[in-house]
Amino acid sequence: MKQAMLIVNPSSGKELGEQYSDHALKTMKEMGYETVLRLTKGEGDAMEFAREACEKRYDFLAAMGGDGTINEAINGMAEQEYRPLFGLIPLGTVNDFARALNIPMKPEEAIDIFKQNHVQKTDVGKINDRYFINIVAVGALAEASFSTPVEQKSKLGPLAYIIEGMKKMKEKQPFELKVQSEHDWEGEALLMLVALTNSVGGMETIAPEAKVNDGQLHVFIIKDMALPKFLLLLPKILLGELAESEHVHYMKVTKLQANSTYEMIANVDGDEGDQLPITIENLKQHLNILVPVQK
Ligand SMILES: Nc1ncnc2c1ncn2[C@@H]1O[C@H](COP(=O)(O)OP(=O)(O)OP(=O)(O)O)[C@@H](O)[C@H]1O
Repeated sequence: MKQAMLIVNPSSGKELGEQYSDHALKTMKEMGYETVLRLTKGEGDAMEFAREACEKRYDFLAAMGGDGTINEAINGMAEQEYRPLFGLIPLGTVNDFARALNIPMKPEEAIDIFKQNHVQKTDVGKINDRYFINIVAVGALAEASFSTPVEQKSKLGPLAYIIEGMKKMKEKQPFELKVQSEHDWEGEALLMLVALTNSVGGMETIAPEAKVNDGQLHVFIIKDMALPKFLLLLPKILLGELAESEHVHYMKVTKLQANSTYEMIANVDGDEGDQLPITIENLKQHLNILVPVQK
């Protein structure tokens, strides 16, 4: 019999996890998997369980939870040589990764998708020695969000709270940025966003061109400018026109190195990451993920 693991964060999304795990276990059984259920108790558990699923060479790993849980499961898998087929069941408030993969927001429907057995090869981002699935942001705004309470972060999502910060910002804080990649860039910036997928902070307009398997990092460098002009970029984001602004340097690259003479700390999928310099890389089509058949 094929072996599988189901990771559930029972605290995610109004504590619905345990309610849906029966349906998930039943579905996985019907698909021919003998499944072990692992419930997370706190930070790091989902990563540890995912690593175990790789080490034991399970055929399939499913993770149920918010972006935090899914991100941990991917971090646990990404560094392993053997990576099982992956399925995700969104339970959070934002669920960027599920959105980018067209996975339904309703947990029962996301579970039913497994039965279609339709595999999408999906990119994973690597920043220094950890992995990300959505976005890296560098700038005073991105750093300001570290002090945002967790509850508010989960309500707003990674990009939306950067935008909240933008609205509140009274003084702009440019920093000197040097990016080395297939195309180099050097100058004074307000914010750098490196997006992997088109769904960032629950919005699908920031990087409309980004595909989950294109192997590209979609880089937006928001140049230093007067504050009113900066705020005018907001509607551009909503219209999917950020890349076209004269105040934005946009590039698609596979790998980059970013450095600054300032002590800048990267925001990685909404959490505090490493201080610059950072190396970011797109691991093209690194994971096999079950997604809906495109109609
Ligand atoms: N049993 C548990 N009880 C409380 N917290 C847990 C438990 N298991 C994991 N966690 C914590 O839950 C957090 C991840 O939550 P996750 O993002 O999956 O759900 P969420 O916060 O409901 O989702 P979203 O942020 O999208 O609303 C991690 O920080 C992890 O440490």
